[in-house]
Amino acid sequence: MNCRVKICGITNIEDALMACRHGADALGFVFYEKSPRYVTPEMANSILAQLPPFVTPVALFVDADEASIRTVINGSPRWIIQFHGAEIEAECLSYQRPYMKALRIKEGDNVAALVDQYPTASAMLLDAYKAGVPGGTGEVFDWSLIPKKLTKPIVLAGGLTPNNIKDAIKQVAPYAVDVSGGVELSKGVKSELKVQEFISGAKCG
Ligand SMILES: O=C(O)c1ccccc1N[C@@H]1O[C@H](COP(=O)(O)O)[C@@H](O)[C@H]1O
Repeated sequence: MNCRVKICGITNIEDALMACRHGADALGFVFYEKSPRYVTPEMANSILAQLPPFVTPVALFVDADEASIRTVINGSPRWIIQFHGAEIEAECLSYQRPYMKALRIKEGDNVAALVDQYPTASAMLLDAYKAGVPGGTGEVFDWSLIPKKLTKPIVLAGGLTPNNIKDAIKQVAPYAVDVSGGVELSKGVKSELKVQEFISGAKCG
């Protein structure tokens, strides 16, 4: 199975090009100012302009206002959006870009019903729930909470690393996987070895 890989939390051109060289399908840029991986719209659009073709740039927002989102996505038609807050479907749809909606999963959630609230999403990203932190927590959730059949392609996230990626794909069989902290040397700085091991584990596992 060819599992796609998104490397999230890109903050500089060196890491962006390095991830592309190792086969990343998508790169995530965090426009959430409280994140240690925050990048400005100017920096992200400058990196995007230097990316090779066939790599998808993903703009990640957490309950951002419309003007902030438009400032980023007006920089390039290549942007797709990852909504990582409590955005409802009508808001996600209003930007007329392909989008992923993140759900932060915890015990007792009806994942199928939550997914069905976003019929216009290109994919649904499933991440771990941690009170008070919207994402990038490095925590794994209980993958058995994910139903086998869902109405949308699933992007699995939350505490993925080169060590657990093969098990994750075997158990969940997601359309794609998304990693941030699990391939870092320090917050916002990627490790080439971890990126390479993660992508080869995801694609060759
Ligand atoms: O990466 C961040 O700092 C971040 C901040 C706010 C919301 C989401 C964020 N990242 C996303 O979180 C998940 C899991 O990350 P990790 O691999 O557990 O570190 C992933 O989807 C990132 O895109």
